[in-house]
Amino acid sequence: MVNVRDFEGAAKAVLDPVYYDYFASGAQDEVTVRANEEAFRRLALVPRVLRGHKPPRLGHTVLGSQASMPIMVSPTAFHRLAHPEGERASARAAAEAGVIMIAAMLATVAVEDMAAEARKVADDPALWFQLYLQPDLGFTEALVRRAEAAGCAALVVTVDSPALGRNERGDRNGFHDLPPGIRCENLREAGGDVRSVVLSPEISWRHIDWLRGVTALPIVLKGVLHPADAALALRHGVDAILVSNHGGRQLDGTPAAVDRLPVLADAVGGEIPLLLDGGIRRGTDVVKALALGASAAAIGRPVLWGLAADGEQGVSRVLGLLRTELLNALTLCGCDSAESVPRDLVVRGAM
Ligand SMILES: Cc1cc2nc3c(=O)[nH]c(=O)nc-3n(C[C@H](O)[C@H](O)[C@H](O)COP(=O)(O)O)c2cc1C
Ligand SMILES: CC(C)CC(=O)C(=O)O
Repeated sequence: MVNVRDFEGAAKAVLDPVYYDYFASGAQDEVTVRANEEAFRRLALVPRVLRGHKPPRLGHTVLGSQASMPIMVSPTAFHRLAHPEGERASARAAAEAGVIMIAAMLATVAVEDMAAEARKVADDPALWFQLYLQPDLGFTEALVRRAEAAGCAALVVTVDSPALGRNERGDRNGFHDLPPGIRCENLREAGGDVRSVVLSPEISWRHIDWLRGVTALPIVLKGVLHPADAALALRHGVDAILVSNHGGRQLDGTPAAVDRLPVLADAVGGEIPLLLDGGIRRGTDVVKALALGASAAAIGRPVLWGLAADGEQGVSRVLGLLRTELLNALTLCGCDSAESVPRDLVVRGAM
């Protein structure tokens, strides 16, 4: 297996088709799922030559978390559907690789256990925690306290989910519950049932203000696509934005995430970092995201492909492949670091 695509094929070969569909699918016609990947193909790289640089430096720091490269692990639910070890294996692989991992609130391994696994392989692993703000603020605050106590270094609030997207593959497969023996371990006080999670349209900026008041952790908003919301995020003291359409799983028909970077970069004017996820499958995709204003790019499905194919080793391989590709791409582009990828490296090109 020589690239991320190969891991998708390997994952498909071993996964229960119902779970494969859960991981691979998006909302409705999956227009946005495809758009995320296709958008990268429409962006072309214009390399600089004869720069005389040393090999590019990949290390970077986001919101105080140090990472060995600007590739992060996006939060994805239910890793134990991919591999019996689930998030234990992915947390170790991410920590070993020195990348920031965002633990999903709907993980099938508790955040405390993920942190403990990560600490087995790294002294200071960078673990962040993703949150769906619950109308029950007491419940939400208890989760925040658990994430803090586990050593999570930032809270990633998913704001693109005032309702669940309509997943038709899931409907066809009748996939609505976790199988016996697997539950959402961060929700165990509520029984661990995914159906206890409330995705509510009543969640608003007031809740962000409330969260700002109950935690000192940096707050990242995940799922912002509109520049007016990015401006509001600044006003509400948000520390970073993860530009994302949830991998095309929420509102189908949203634009490719990477295509929103320029307008969002203008909206925040460098005041807070932008992160990006959706469709990253190659090192060159990461370079394009960095050039367009992202501080780091994150991967969702590729981690699940690696995990399904070969547990911890599979995730390590996926991260390792992307690292090698990123290094190669930056070198070929004439860049000396991942932190200084110029905007003019990317043009819209027919491909
Ligand atoms: C199977 C699966 C489960 C996901 N679960 C969550 C989740 O629980 N919370 C969340 O904020 N995003 C979730 N996401 C969205 C990812 O964080 C991310 O935005 C998306 O996967 C990025 O696109 P990519 O898969 O093309 O890399 C999920 C995505 C997938 C594929
Ligand atoms: C059960 C869902 C809310 C988890 C999720 O975010 C997803 O599957 O994309």
